[in-house]
Amino acid sequence: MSADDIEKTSSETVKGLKGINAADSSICLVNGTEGKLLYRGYNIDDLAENATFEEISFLLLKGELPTADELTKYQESLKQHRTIPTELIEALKKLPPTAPPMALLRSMTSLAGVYDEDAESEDVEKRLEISIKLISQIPTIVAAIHRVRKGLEPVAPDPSLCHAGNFMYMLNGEKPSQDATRAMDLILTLHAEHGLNASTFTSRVIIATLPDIYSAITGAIGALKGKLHGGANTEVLKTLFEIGSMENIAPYVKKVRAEKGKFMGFGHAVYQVEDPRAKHLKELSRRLGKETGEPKWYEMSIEMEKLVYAEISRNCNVDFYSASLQHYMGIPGDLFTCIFAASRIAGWCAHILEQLDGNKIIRPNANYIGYEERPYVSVGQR
Ligand SMILES: CC(=O)SCCNC(=O)CCNC(=O)[C@H](O)C(C)(C)COP(=O)(O)OP(=O)(O)OC[C@H]1O[C@@H](n2cnc3c(N)ncnc32)[C@H](O)[C@@H]1OP(=O)(O)O
Ligand SMILES: O=C([O-])CC(=O)C(=O)O
Repeated sequence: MSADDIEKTSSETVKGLKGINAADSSICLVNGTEGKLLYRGYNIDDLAENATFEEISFLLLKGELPTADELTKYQESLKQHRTIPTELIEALKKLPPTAPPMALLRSMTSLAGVYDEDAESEDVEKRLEISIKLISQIPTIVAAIHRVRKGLEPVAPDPSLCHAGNFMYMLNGEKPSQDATRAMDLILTLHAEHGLNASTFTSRVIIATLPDIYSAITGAIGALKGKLHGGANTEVLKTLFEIGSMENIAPYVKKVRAEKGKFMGFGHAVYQVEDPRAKHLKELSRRLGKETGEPKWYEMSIEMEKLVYAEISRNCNVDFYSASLQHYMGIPGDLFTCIFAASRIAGWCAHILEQLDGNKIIRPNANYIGYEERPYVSVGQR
């Protein structure tokens, strides 16, 4: 190492690694200045309008949209994997029902790895199959968490339903309407992938040490749980409930500002303009607010968006309108981040497979700012 290299590695710390390229990736483009998001080259607006989660999860994993024949086979394989081992349900029933759903999901995903006899396989095809299995089974686990904590039996998957429809069915025990299925499909499509966000980066760091896919996904779920990342959607609904009515929004915004607090669902590490996913969630929230006869939460969100922007010049992100929308869909607030995970599993798996192809361990430096070398002092002399 030359003197120049030592200088470079020891003097410059980029907090949060912001703006640093940590991988080459062909999965997703997040253009923060134009507010553009592409999955494998396809614009999120086109995908939101036209594609299903089955199509886009195939696209993320394999690089191309499926042909009709490929899509049928893929849908079939998602269906075949939907049922989770009964041991998982038994274990879930023994966990405290009051635990945060994301903590339960993290634990259940880790346990699912213990029951998968292929988990340790290093075969490329097997790893792809595990990814498809996880995309299929995370919704089953989330639905089981939702029901078991309410004292209800989990609902077995229905092979006559599509991925999103079956997810709604397993959550509620009733076959969903086409509109409800489409709403869930849109949520799954919009949250599926977003470059090297904190949870995806976590999954890549973990898989790069060559453990097993379940370890990497378990870690990613832990990172998504945080309220600066996926956990923000749960916080947004809490905020709306805490504010309660339109006239309380302005005082709330002033109070958060005065206390130097954070507005949940606002700001973004990459987007300097509007998050391109937000408008789709906003429009659906508007529609459902009207249809449910409870437009208040949507209307409050609109007002909040305006006032927060005026205060901090930050747009809302994907988590903001997902809160009122999922509330209208009858999903409890503390389950929102689990729904996010049931979608992001596709992006995590795509990144894990990409990382494994030409893997290098991820090991940055810390810029050491501690003591110079000093002599050890024995315990009696300290
Ligand atoms: C799916 C997702 O993960 S989307 C993000 C979900 N997270 C949230 O909604 C939580 C609220 N938002 C935030 O905390 C931030 O905007 C983040 C974590 C998303 C991005 O953070 P950064 O990359 O540091 O953003 P940025 O450089 O714009 O922030 C600089 C400063 O702007 C201000 N700022 C940014 N966002 C906000 C916000 N939502 N509320 C109040 N102030 C904010 C803060 O002063 C921040 O500095 P600090 O983090 O030291 O307090
Ligand atoms: O990209 C990020 O930092 C956060 C985000 O929007 C996501 O993960 O969807």
